[in-house]
Amino acid sequence: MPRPPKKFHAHPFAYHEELVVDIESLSNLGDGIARVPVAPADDPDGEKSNWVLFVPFCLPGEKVRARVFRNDKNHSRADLIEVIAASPDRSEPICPLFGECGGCQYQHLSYPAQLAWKTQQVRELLEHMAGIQHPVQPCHPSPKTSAYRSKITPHFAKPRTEGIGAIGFLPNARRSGQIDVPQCPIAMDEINAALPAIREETRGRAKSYKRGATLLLRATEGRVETNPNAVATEHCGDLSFDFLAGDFFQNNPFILEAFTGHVAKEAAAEGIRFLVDAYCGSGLFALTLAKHFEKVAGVEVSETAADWARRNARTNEITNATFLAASAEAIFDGIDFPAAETAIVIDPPRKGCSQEFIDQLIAFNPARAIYVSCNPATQVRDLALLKEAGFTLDTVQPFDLFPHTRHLECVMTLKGRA
Ligand SMILES: C[S@@+](CC[C@H](N)C(=O)[O-])C[C@H]1O[C@@H](n2cnc3c(N)ncnc32)[C@H](O)[C@@H]1O
Repeated sequence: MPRPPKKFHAHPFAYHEELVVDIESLSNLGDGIARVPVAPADDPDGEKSNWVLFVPFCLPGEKVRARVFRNDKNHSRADLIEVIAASPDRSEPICPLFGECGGCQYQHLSYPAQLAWKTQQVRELLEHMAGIQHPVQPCHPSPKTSAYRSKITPHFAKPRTEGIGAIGFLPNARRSGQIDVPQCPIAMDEINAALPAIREETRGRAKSYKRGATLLLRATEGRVETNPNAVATEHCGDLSFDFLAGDFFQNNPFILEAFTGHVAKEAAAEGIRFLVDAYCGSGLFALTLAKHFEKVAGVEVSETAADWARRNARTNEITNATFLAASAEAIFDGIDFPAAETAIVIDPPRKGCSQEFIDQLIAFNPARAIYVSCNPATQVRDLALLKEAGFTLDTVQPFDLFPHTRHLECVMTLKGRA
């Protein structure tokens, strides 16, 4: 056995101890979870209890050989050495960098199994984080599972004397560094076509970089934009959206119509005449849903995004939508929509809503709240607060905006207090 690192905890496994384990499920980060009976540290003959072992790149139902490299307080981590009995859901990764690159976690899992797992993940989060047992609709698939991402942001470290090193993404299971990514199969074809020249050109300018940097490749109208301040365009149904290439826009254009269509169906119930789009970006939900409502009001903290939302309303000849550049809480001050006839779409960044926003939402008490999120953990946290205040949970519909990755988008519909 090699000598363990200085800070290695010796319980319950030795450094580089090899174990044969059965994988029971997946963690939220996409690692396989096994449970191994172990005796207490201070009583080797004592009663054994199950100890969690995380092993990456293996699937529920598989028997694997794994080599332990770390024991934490209540779990251990191991590298995958060998899959002894493979799951029928195992599939061939679409990228040669799978396992090394931190971008994708599920390329070894068949697409139907990825969808089933994401559905189950939302169900489990609801139950474990908020004690809510609630049906979850099957995760809506992406029409494309490769060449779907309209934006990538490869980065590189400070150039050394010999020039720029790897240009790519965070390595798997690491918090810093990058592995070299010459092609990315989940990115749109035009991005992969442009990537070699952009990488070469960047390397040619190595001397102009005093530190590391992040590149932008945004596919728009068949070309690739690298300037974050240039205008990019995306389409959803018969509407078009302009926005700054470096600003937020949903990264999977192929699923957008189904995604916004679902939010429209959930928001536009009988008797609902008004819509508020909180965290509206360049107006995706406000404008695709506007035809179902008498009036729509959007709020967005980024002045440039709010300005693009106004311009997008004009370009698409939508006259019943107004946009406020402010923090989302501000929408409740000026709004004159009767709450009983109002639906509110909430699509915050990963950290979820502020307590102030939640308090004001509870006080406003809209007829319906459609909560869209790319981070189900903060979404469930906020949902628990709304439920406690008397809102009721209606449909829960995950969408797979990010095939082959652990990321997942979820739309939860709530009804206000009666
Ligand atoms: C997940 S994006 C959603 C944008 C839009 N709904 C869409 O689908 O394109 C979140 C948006 O919230 C904005 N944002 C972040 N914090 C905010 C706040 N406190 N108030 C209002 N908007 C905020 C961001 O600028 C970003 O445009």
